[in-house]
Amino acid sequence: MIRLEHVSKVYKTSTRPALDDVSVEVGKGEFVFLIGPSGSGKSTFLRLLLREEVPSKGRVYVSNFDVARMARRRIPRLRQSIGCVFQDFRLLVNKTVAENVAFALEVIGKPRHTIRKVVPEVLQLVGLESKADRMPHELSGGEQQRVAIARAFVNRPLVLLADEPTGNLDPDTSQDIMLLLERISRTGTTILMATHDHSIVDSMRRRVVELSMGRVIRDDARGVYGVGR
Ligand SMILES: Nc1ncnc2c1ncn2[C@@H]1O[C@H](COP(=O)(O)OP(=O)(O)OP(=O)(O)O)[C@@H](O)[C@H]1O
Repeated sequence: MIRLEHVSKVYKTSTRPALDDVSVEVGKGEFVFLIGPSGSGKSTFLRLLLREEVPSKGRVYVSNFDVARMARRRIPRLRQSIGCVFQDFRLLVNKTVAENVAFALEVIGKPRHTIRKVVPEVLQLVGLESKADRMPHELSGGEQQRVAIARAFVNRPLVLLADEPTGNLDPDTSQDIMLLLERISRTGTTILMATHDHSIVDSMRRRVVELSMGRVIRDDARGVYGVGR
């Protein structure tokens, strides 16, 4: 589903590579943690998958997309097959919960009858059907992140990228969010989650890809945050 082949990325303003000869393959429905200290290249990795950046060397594939080489006009199609969740939720503050989710479908031209059907379904999946008409500021952080996940998932993307999705949440709320992501992963969606959260990585025992100075220094099938810790 995701394949990086000998990918290096050197930003114009920098001398050392943000990614340095990275090769990683992630299968359909896999759940993978991307870990490493600040500046190790996690965000660059995610940005390459979305074609927000292009590699200096190597190939990037997401599903059938040859991401780095494909024509610009195909980028919207690529991005429609990738859902994104961020640490700061990024909800539209002047829209209700249901409108936030619906908006993701409106912008890609889904018909109104489809939107009316699938928005309540996905709100139920994330446990927020009773809050459909609330505004984001009326929700807790955990609930806001659930809305963001509903919005990212409503179009049934092949891949879900989560960049520190629990970074602003307390440990219990974070565990709830992880259970939700696990449920989404069981539907066959591939999930790649960048995180600094040791306890979550340790409790989930999923595949861990660790970056250090732009290189993959570990790829464990059922890893913990720190080896031997
Ligand atoms: N747009 C940019 N221009 C120049 N250098 C960049 C750019 N984005 C990132 N870098 C550099 O590339 C390296 C990797 O950064 P990246 O943001 O991918 O790391 P990260 O692991 O996501 O860090 P964090 O956990 O802090 O988000 C860093 O040295 C960073 O300074």
